[in-house]
Amino acid sequence: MTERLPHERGFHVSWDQLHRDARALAWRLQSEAPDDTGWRAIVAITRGGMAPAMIIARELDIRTVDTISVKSYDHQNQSEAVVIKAPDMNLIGDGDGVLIIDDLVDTGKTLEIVRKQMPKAHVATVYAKPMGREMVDSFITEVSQDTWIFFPWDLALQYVEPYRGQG
Ligand SMILES: O=P(O)(O)OC[C@H]1O[C@H](OP(=O)(O)OP(=O)(O)O)[C@H](O)[C@@H]1O
Ligand code: HPA
Ligand SMILES: [Mg+2]
Repeated sequence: MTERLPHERGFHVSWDQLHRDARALAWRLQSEAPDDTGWRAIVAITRGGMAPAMIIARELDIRTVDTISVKSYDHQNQSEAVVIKAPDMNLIGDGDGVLIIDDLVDTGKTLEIVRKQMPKAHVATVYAKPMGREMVDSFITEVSQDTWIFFPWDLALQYVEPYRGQG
């Protein structure tokens, strides 16, 4: 395989891009709602799911928003996935009529755990990688498995050297 250019090693998502992609997901989810009353609640997977969940909650006028916290990565290294905080099960039940939102699915390990807790929920992510794609009911953009997605909360604007003159 030919070596990739520096800007091809990751998929860098700006706030603007994330806003547009989360809105596109909301538009899709609106047409996938179970009935005319729409989705009854959102469960955001913290922390990455909170930003898209807020945008989707706004677009679809959903006021009941809870969270589930699953930790599976230490920086870019995957470890055993564990639930640190569960949603209010009196509110969410088996997940019927509920949207579960995350920023992305990679291996699908996080969603495997989450789906077990709320088997009837509709799972949506903004981005998806091939290994985990089967775990989501709706997503917007697929990237290759070897692409690391950098989200705007992990980035900063900074100067870069022009290509000409670099090693
Ligand atoms: O499909 P998987 O291989 O399980 O990976 C996807 C999950 O990994 C990241 O979260 P992370 O656990 O790093 O926590 P964070 O959202 O707090 O950054 C990402 O936000 C997804 O939730
Ligand atoms: O590609 C990724 N980007 C950010 N967080 C992640 N967690 C799993 N995969 C990724
Ligand atoms: Mg996450």
